[in-house]
Amino acid sequence: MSLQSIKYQRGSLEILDQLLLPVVSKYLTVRGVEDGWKVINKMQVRGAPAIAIVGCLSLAVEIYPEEFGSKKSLRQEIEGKLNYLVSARPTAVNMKISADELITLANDLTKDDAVTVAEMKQRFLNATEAMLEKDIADNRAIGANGAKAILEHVAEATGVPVAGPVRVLTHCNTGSLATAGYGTALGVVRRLSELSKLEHVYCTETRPYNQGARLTAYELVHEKLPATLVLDSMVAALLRVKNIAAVVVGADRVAANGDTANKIGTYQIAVVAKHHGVPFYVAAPLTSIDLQIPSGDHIIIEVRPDREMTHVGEHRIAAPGINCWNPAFDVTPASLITGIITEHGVFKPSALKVEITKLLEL
Ligand SMILES: CSC[C@@H](O)[C@@H](O)C(=O)COP(=O)(O)O
Repeated sequence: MSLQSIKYQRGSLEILDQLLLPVVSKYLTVRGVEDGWKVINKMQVRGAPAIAIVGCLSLAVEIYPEEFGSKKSLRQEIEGKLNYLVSARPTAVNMKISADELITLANDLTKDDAVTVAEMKQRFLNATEAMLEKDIADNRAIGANGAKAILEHVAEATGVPVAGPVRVLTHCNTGSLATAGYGTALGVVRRLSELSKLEHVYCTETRPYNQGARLTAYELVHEKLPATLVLDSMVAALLRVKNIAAVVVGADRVAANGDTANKIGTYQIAVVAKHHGVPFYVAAPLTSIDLQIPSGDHIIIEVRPDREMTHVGEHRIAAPGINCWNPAFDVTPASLITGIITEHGVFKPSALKVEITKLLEL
């Protein structure tokens, strides 16, 4: 059974505390929006899709037992608390997109005289709960689209009709722990394995907070996938000697031109992949694509506390007194990205805006 980062039933929400993994598996109860904000901000839950789902469900569990005297007061509660949740972490766009959708729903229901306050609450709960299943379905589609694209690329590049098993590299954690389940970039890896086309997956340690070593490695071992951990500084050497067919990473926010913010270190891997002629894919659901911003220059990059660099767990590894710079994400320019793998297909960055706009209009 796959790892489960979010456990939800109406009125009750628990998250697997990702700061304690892989040593301790402990679920934390999220009782409402304050708890939701804190677990997101402290990175006890992390990964762009999981952040949005936990944020919205934290409001669902808070609202569930409450009585509202009017639709206006329910709407105000929804809008105010969702906007507050967006402020927990700035870079990933998923929480903002989900908040905007739910606020639009609340506004529409408020205006509809045929809808009672009880029905409005019910419809809001239904919409937040639907995020869980939709995310898993989207991730399965991303996995299938990405695996197909990688195998077709290999077949074309090597001149064979059908590609054999491939070796891939991934960065950060994009699996069950970062989503409602299955994963985005790790979903692609999972799908390659389901097709018996995964020879090996390499995952980076992903400094400074080691999501790769702690979380991705944990998931890969749990799923019994053929996997090897490398340090972030080993990627150039790895691509030189290990015949890597593709790099596949996740995304926290993809701008309209395809520039992509993802975990710090992604950009340098893309540069190295370009140098070695290795295709570089970004796996991102539509909920990670921000057509409101023209390029990555407009993405706010979260800067995290020094302690995440200077310590591993409770153990200090950096010289006391040294200054630190700890951006949690970087932006990979679209020119380094071979394709953006979505649940609706794989798009070249240059075609992303047109294709996604068409999809959203359907
Ligand atoms: C499917 S999650 C994609 C990204 O959110 C992931 O790669 C990542 O960068 C996570 O960053 P984090 O800081 O751990 O929340």
